[in-house]
Amino acid sequence: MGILERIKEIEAEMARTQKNKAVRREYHLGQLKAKIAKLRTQLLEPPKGASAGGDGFEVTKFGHGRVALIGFPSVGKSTLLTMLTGTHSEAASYEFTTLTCIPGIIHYNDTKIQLLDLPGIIEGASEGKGRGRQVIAVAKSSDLVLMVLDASKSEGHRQILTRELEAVGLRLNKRPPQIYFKRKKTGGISFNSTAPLTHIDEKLCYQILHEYKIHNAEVLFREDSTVDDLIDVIEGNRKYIKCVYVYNKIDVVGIDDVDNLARQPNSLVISCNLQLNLDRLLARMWEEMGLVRVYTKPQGQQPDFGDPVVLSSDRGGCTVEDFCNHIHRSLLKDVKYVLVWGTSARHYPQHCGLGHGLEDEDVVQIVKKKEKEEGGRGRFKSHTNAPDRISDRLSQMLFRATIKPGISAQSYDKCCFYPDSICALMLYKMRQACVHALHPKNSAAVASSYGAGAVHDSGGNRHAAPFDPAIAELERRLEDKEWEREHYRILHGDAEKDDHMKEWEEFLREEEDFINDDDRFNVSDRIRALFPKIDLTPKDGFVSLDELIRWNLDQARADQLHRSAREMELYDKNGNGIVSFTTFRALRQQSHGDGNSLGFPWWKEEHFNASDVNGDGFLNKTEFHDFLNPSDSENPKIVNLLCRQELRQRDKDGDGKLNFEEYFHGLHDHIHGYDDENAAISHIGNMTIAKERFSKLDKDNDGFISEHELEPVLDKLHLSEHYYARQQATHAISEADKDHDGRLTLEEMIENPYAFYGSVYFSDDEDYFHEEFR
Ligand SMILES: Nc1nc2c(ncn2[C@@H]2O[C@H](COP(=O)(O)OP(=O)(O)OP(=O)(O)O)[C@@H](O)[C@H]2O)c(=O)[nH]1
Ligand SMILES: [Mg+2]
Repeated sequence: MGILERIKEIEAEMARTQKNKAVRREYHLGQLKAKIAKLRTQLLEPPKGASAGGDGFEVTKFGHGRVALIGFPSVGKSTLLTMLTGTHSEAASYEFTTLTCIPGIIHYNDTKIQLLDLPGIIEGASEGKGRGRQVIAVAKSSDLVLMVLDASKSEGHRQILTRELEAVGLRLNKRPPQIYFKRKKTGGISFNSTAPLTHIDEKLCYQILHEYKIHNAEVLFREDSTVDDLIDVIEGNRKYIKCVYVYNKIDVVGIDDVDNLARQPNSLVISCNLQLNLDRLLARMWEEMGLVRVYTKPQGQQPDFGDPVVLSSDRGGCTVEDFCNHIHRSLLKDVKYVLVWGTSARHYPQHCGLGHGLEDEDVVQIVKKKEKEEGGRGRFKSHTNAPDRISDRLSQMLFRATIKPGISAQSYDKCCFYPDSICALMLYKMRQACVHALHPKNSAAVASSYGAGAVHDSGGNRHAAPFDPAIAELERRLEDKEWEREHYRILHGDAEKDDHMKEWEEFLREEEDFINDDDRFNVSDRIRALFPKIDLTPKDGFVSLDELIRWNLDQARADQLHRSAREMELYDKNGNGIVSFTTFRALRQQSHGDGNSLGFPWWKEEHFNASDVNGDGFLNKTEFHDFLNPSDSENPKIVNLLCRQELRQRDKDGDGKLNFEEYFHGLHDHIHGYDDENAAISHIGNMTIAKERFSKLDKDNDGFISEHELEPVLDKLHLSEHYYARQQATHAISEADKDHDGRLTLEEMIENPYAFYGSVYFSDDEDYFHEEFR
């Protein structure tokens, strides 16, 4: 008796058993199912001596994903291929027009997707009828199946085809059963479950295993599985594949039917003839395939947004390691770490290891290990290129300064890169004394690196303080030089530009030499010297998050004070320690023009007055410091002013308070978006959570949020030094805390210096172009 006949016979027996009410029915059925599964597997094995291929069916895989068109004859598969890919595939009104596999390419979202047109299949395909077996083999090799159905034909077609595909081990839109199964050499059967089982018990499980002649194995059910699930796991050759049911020819059926079909699960209705919904079909295909486009960014250059590396979890995975392997297998051994921007990163850029999971549209820069013996100028510099140095540095600074949360590849493209000359100009603009404050809400940039030269966000006075006071000192000197140069230019015009440029270069060279000088600046020694100054409360040999936050905050405050003092010097011409608004405005306009037109409204008189604690019309040193750093001020007048400004911006109906609508659309995401713990929910803008948070803020329960009620969340709107200090600390710990105990030992810090001296390393990595590795 042939395999097919035996299957038929068992199916008949199953039908009989199904009617039988006996208690043992389930056991018997289970056994029969296992028998059929075994026979079907045999059926799939190629006949002895047959060639592996299949009559022109073997099409080379091409592109980033493969999609197969499966369906009965004459449903419009070839027409669809022609429409989507432009590749001609013969279409005709008679059945079995297509007799082999015809590939076409869809260009979508910078990726190439291979679409395969296949001959129509018929009932019994799984048993070898028509070209069924070959077609199904191609379907198995695909990342997605589009089951094309004729909207005007019977609904039953969908079930028949699904059954055919299931019969050969394809599982459509299902995930693998949660059953752990391992064959053993001895020890009998160990049967366990972590969930209550309602379809299978120990005895039935034994029987099925027995049918497979398995007498030693470990089975652990992690969910309420069925006999079919267990058989799938034992067979182990199932292919779990996504399938979209595409109903074509909706032009020939009534609207009610179309509506009905469109509501079926995993379905989409189209018409090739009228070109209806084809764009939706493409979008759906894209979504289902879950492709992850990763853009490479050579150091110091614009990311290559034209040519992504495309990963997917079905094809080799989406980790950094998979990404490196994709570029070139030999790359992996050279990778030290990578920098990631995009949705998978918690801050920008995030230092990531090989295990980090990448997401669509991430940007990745590979930082390679450096060979010590390489003839560089020091540990950090592998090359110097004097004429380019300044512009390089400036563009890097700008680069770090401009990246913001929520960045997408497109916005990244627009915001980050300008020619060096513009970079330089913008950097100067950024650093100009009073250009500190674009609207404070922009100051939500995430501190990205930690170390020398890390000028941050353009908002507020934000300037990430280096971890190491020695670097901070260099950084201050660098800034002061730049400052002098800028004011020299304002006072004297550009006449002496060249001289100043020389001086500036000289300074940079000195700074570079200092950092590269092993005797003067040995990173390990530096960390050793700083450790006891950070590990203070308690002094226990570990740097905790709180200790690191405190340390960062101290560095940042020192930096802030230095800059305020420098500015004070500028405005306090006669050196009496106070500045009036009139003087401030006059000088400010003289050097920068009318700030208002450039959009810096906060320094207006209102703000100045709020900073004037004692109300004498002048700002002393402390008041002036608060004036420049409002987000960090505790002066109640400033706090109140900031709240008022925030409220004003969102108060659409002008009643001086925020109702829920105004809160939800103007504030909710803003407040919670920067809050790491809440990031996941806030972005969805979940109404219920928003309502809860609204009533929490609405202390007096009057259904509105007033100025005062905004105070508790002001630090989320105007990110303070404390916020950045925490962020830098969290980031550094996540990078260096190798034993994951949440704190750092001296060894951990020494072994991961880039977590603290990031920019020293960043600015000096050798150039790398991913093209070389292709
Ligand atoms: N009314 C209507 N007819 C269509 C549509 N799409 C395709 N057809 C017609 O359906 C017939 C079969 O189309 P094909 O593309 O050859 O179908 P196929 O699925 O490739 O068929 P086989 O290769 O035989 O399996 C042709 O006459 C097409 O013109 C549609 O959206 N509406
Ligand atoms: Mg065809």
